[in-house]
Amino acid sequence: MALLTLNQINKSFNGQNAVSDLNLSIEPGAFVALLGPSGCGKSTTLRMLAGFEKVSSGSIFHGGRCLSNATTHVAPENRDFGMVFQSYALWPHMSVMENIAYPLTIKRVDRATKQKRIQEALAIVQLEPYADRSPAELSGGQRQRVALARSLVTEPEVILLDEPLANLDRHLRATMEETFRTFHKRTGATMVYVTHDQSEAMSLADQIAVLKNGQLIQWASPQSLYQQPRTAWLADFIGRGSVIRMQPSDEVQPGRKVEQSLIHQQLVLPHTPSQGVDVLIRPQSVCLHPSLGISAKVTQCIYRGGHFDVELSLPSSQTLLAYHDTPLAVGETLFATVQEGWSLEPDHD
Ligand SMILES: Nc1ncnc2c1ncn2[C@@H]1O[C@H](COP(=O)(O)OP(=O)(O)OP(=O)(O)O)[C@@H](O)[C@H]1O
Repeated sequence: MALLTLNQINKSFNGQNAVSDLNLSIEPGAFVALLGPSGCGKSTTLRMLAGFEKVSSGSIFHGGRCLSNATTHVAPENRDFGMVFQSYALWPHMSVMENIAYPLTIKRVDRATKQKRIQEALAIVQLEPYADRSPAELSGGQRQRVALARSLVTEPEVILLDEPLANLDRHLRATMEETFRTFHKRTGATMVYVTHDQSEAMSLADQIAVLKNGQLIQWASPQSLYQQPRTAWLADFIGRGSVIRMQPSDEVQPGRKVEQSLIHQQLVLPHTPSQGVDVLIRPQSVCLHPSLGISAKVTQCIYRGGHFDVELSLPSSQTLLAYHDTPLAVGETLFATVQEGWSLEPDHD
């Protein structure tokens, strides 16, 4: 098992940069998500990893093997990576078993090995009873499981997945996420998974690369992205919360946790500093009390199933989002304490 590295990758189409100066180092056996809004360069990155696109500059290595650089371009079929697409890309005239067998047929693998690998792959995706059906006789989720099984029969070290759940309904997506988790555990393969759905990325991946306009904004674990996002854009993309402006000080600097006492000192003031550091406060950090903390007026209260979203107006005229178990009246004044905040870098674009 080998490290997969992207070094200073650039890709442009007609003079326009789709991916800029991308560096990633993917550990063997990791489950990595490439996440970002439409057009941010996720699929282009995956296609360069697969070998469907050449790099404009930079290099891609799998262990010591160079797959792409200015002078080298290993063809997709010689990279020995598995691929799973949104569209399943199954052969309609072949049975489930024949579809799964196809990569082994191409590689002229002997009959006994072929049978063994097909049976193992069918078992991993729990499709043994469907081996003789045609793709037309399967549900969307079952078709995607066939595509998964087909991606692993050649025992690749790396499997690339491009929005594999995009065509499935919400309920099926949750079931399929479980299939991916089991699949990853059983195969131990390195998985690189493209999605624009942050909750899918957070629940599946152990490392996430968030891209925006072709640039890597942050490369971190799901927990770090949620608790310590670099910028306000990322904080908003990854979860819910409020961004408040605070005066900069030794303790309030981008990339640092902000303590409760500092937040309170500033939020009780009647003015927002016009210039300063943006601080993220997740709703879970806000507690509401009848008499303790910063005075806060309820401006909105919406039921979200299990909790209420409460929007509060503070003395500084800034807005804070909190969660609460019971409904609160709009116009009611109560008190808030904020356990901690996270100071953000300015968004540059
Ligand atoms: N073959 C191509 N020719 C010209 N421009 C392209 C080509 N492929 C991608 N692009 C452009 O590169 C940028 C990144 O595209 P890419 O498909 O990688 O984004 P994405 O993040 O995967 O988006 P989506 O989630 O919508 O699939 C976009 O502006 C897109 O229009």
